[in-house]
Amino acid sequence: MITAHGLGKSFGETTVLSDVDFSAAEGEWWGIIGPNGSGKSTLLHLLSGIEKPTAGSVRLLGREVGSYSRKEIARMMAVLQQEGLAPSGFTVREVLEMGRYPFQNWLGREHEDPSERIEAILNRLDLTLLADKRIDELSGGQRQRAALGKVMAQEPALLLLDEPTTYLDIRYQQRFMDLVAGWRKESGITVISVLHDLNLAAQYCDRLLILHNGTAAGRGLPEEVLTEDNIRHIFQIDPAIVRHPVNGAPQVLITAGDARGSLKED
Ligand SMILES: Nc1ncnc2c1ncn2[C@@H]1O[C@H](COP(=O)(O)OP(=O)(O)OP(=O)(O)O)[C@@H](O)[C@H]1O
Repeated sequence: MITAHGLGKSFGETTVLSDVDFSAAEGEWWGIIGPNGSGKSTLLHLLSGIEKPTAGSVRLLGREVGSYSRKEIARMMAVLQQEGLAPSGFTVREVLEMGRYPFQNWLGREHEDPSERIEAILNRLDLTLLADKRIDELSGGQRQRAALGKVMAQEPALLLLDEPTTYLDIRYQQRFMDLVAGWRKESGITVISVLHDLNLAAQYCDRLLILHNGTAAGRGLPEEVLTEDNIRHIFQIDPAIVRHPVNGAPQVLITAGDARGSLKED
């Protein structure tokens, strides 16, 4: 689906990503993890074509990502950011309709009437009762659900998520991730998500890529990547790694009062 080879990015003299190889096959869910400043968002921006690499290349369905027009890309790929929607005067329904932009002609019309599709998404995301509310009247959790609705309306083959659960409480984190998981199961979309929460990443992603100082420090199944050695070395903590009692996913625990060293290097 998407392949990056020898990817690098520098801002002026500073190199923030170097020599990253990455490939996501159709239908896979990848998690990109790593400490603050390790280059996760930069990698996602390069994969989405929002930023251009200073080394290497990204190919989407066999073609250089930069060779597609924005509208062509939007028919294949959707990006959902940490706070997916800024507060605005648009209603939830209007925001979902905006997701249909890649399928509209220059008059803003589609071949097929999308209203049934939009109603189905509103219903699925429990947004029907909020459909006519303005985005700035919603809570953070509701707003993130509307943002998910917008990318669902876009019907991409590839979904990129940049820390989508950061501002959500634990219930809404689970709900959001379950909605993405259900959507993937049903439609076979490929998902690449930057996640800070290692335990969410371990439970939802098939594969993880861990970045450290702008390089790929490991990749593979969650249990191959979330090892004590990796976590100790890359995050500079002494973790306890346990198995989730229900699904066996590795879960990373911290121990209060165990922090090492200073944060001066930040
Ligand atoms: N536009 C920019 N100009 C200069 N430096 C940048 C720019 N964007 C990112 N950087 C730098 O690149 C490095 C990696 O940033 P990036 O946001 O990709 O990291 P991250 O792993 O997503 O971090 P976090 O977990 O804190 O969100 C950081 O040191 C950041 O300061």
